[in-house]
Amino acid sequence: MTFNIPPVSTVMDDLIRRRIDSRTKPPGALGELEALAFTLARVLGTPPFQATPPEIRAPRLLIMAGDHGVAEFGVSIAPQAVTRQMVSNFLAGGASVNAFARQADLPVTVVDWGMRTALDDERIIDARLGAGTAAFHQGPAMDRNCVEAGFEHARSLIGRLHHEGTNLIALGEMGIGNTSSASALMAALTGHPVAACVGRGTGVNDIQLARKKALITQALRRHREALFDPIDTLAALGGFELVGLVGAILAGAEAGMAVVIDGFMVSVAAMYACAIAPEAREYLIFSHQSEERGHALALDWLAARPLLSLGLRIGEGSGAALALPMLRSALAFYNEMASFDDAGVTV
Ligand SMILES: Cc1cc2ncn([C@H]3O[C@H](COP(=O)(O)O)[C@@H](O)[C@H]3O)c2cc1C
Ligand SMILES: O=C(O)c1cccnc1
Repeated sequence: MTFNIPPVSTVMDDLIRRRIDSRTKPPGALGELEALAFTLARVLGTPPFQATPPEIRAPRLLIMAGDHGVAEFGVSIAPQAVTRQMVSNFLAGGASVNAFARQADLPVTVVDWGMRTALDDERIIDARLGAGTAAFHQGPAMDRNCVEAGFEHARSLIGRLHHEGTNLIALGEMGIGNTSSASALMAALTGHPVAACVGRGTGVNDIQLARKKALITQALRRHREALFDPIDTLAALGGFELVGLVGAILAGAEAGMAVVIDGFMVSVAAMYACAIAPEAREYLIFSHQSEERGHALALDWLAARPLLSLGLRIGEGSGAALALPMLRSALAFYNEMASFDDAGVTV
């Protein structure tokens, strides 16, 4: 399936720039917030311009969950069962992402893209593509149809949110072993050496880290014929929740939403979304740079400047939730600050 992403409208760029520059402050004095306000005004602004201030409406944090066959091979500090346990924790409101999302008044929704075993809870959105992926060093993680089906699910999920008035989504993930999958995907897409794309994830020791690199290297070699196409690469090395993330990013951009990117996994999904449809890039806001080795390089590849750098290494969407108040502040200055003319300030 293909996504029809409209290139972000640039017709208002001059007006937006002029509005930012005519607020009562020295030029550029709000630093990165000015770039953020520019992006948000561009993506969220609706004509007639200036008459309707751009605003964040019904924002939603989606946590994409899925399990990874490679997690059985000692690449994480935690067993696969923790994915599902953490999903229960998200539903109970007890994870770090819940604390930050509450602060930010940001509702959280969990989507199951393929945990090993489903959780029977009606609050979870069922987008299951399987019961955990196969270990990618032994064979393809999934088949190509799963990627296509995942994109379809993502489009209908985002379509529902769009219908409800949501114009901004924040994305997070939960899947034990998914730093391995994301690192492999990143190495395949960028050609960077495996060592530069692989980090300690949940905090693995040196032995586990060496094993992680070896398995990823083995997987890249095994699937080398598939790595010319982003969809085939996602099938060979991906995770169900990573496919869901790529689909949600593409569908969010297609619906004209601002899409807030979290840490390493969501950034790698953003790389694939942009490889599939480069128009998606202008809809993305990068909340933070995590501690994970590889994230800085991934952000470079995306020409992204993250808002925060807090040394997080947690995922879940925690960084995206933390950044939301800052997004609101950027729009608040844009919409509420007086102009030099109105305030009678003469410089
Ligand atoms: C208790 C716990 C809570 C988490 N919340 C997010 N992650 C994070 O850790 C996982 C990726 O790291 P790795 O590839 O090393 O498994 C993902 O699920 C990510 O969201 C967690 C991990 C654990 C153990
Ligand atoms: O960058 C992230 O989001 C991250 C890093 C380590 C573990 N889990 C998530």
